[in-house]
Amino acid sequence: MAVYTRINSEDMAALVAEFGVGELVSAKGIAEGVSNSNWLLETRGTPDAGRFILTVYEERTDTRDLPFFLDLLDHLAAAGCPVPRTIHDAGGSASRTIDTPQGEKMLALIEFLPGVSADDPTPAQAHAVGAALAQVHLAGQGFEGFRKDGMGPDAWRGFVRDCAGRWGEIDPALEGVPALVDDAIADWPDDLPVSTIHADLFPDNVLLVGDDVSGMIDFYFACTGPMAYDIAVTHAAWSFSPDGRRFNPAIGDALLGGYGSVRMPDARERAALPALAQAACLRFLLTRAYDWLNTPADAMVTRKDPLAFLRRHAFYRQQGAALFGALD
Ligand SMILES: Nc1ncnc2c1ncn2[C@@H]1O[C@H](COP(=O)(O)OP(=O)(O)O)[C@@H](O)[C@H]1O
Ligand SMILES: N[C@@H](CCOP(=O)(O)O)C(=O)O
Repeated sequence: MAVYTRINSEDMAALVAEFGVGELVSAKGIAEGVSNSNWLLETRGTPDAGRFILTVYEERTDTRDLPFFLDLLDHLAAAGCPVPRTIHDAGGSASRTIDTPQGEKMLALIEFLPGVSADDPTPAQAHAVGAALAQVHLAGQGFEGFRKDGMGPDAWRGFVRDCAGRWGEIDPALEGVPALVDDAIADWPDDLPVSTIHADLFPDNVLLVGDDVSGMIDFYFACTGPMAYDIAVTHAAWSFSPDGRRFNPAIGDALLGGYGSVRMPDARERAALPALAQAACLRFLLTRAYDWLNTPADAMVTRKDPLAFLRRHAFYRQQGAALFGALD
């Protein structure tokens, strides 16, 4: 479930009226997602009426970053990327506050995009996702906002400290993670070309209609960072079975081929991909391990398995050098 905040129907209707998109007809809580509370809204009565996503930002999103995230959506949408536009309220603001039983929270209304996430993507879909990622990177270079990656190498030792002495509660195989993190930090390549990157483009953050990308969503880890790292994150997220045991080379190659059809990474970026793929695996392993150890037992959220990314990491360490040839 991902509706942590309750908003009664009168407050919801009054809230929607502030955005000038007509009268509220329905509001349904969305079960998918883990970080924020989301509703699918339907409105009627004005030319701008239709379907929208209302997001109330919960603890993991630092609301000081909202102008970066929301301006980025508008920038990318204006550049023709398949991302939702933000809806601005009568005062011109893309975000506003609401009083809730848990205190004041920030919220935003964004365009609803059609499509469904792929559980078992095809190579044609992976090709389209690679191309859409490259499109974001090209458009992102013209975005003026800057945001440091809060889940990047500077954050990893903090997660290691938080998990210290407790790896075995998840699985003894994770005891070696601190050494792997040290290696990844030492191997992190400096001076690669940067842009605004999504940094979490997993299948559940891409909406597809047939073989076409209709929406890239959940930009709440987006940041300024190496484009090659975003390629590595996306490769690790898409090219394996969810448990990380089976690599699907057709998906990996199609993803890279799609990316390269729009933007060809330079030689330094290509050379860095095996190390960046291992780094990407550790980034998701660390947040999953932290959440595994710190999610209350009664929380209505399915914990994600850190081992799925330890397996991917081992695969990239052994075979990474041979995996990125589709970009040569
Ligand atoms: N712009 C959108 N158009 C259509 N559906 C959306 C949109 N944004 C979010 N969703 C739906 O809401 C779900 C949760 O959104 P997401 O941003 O991934 O939440 P979280 O940040 O909690 O992970 C998505 O899986 C998708 O079904
Ligand atoms: N993609 C990450 C989890 C981030 O959660 P999201 O619902 O905000 O995309 C993972 O798989 O570990």
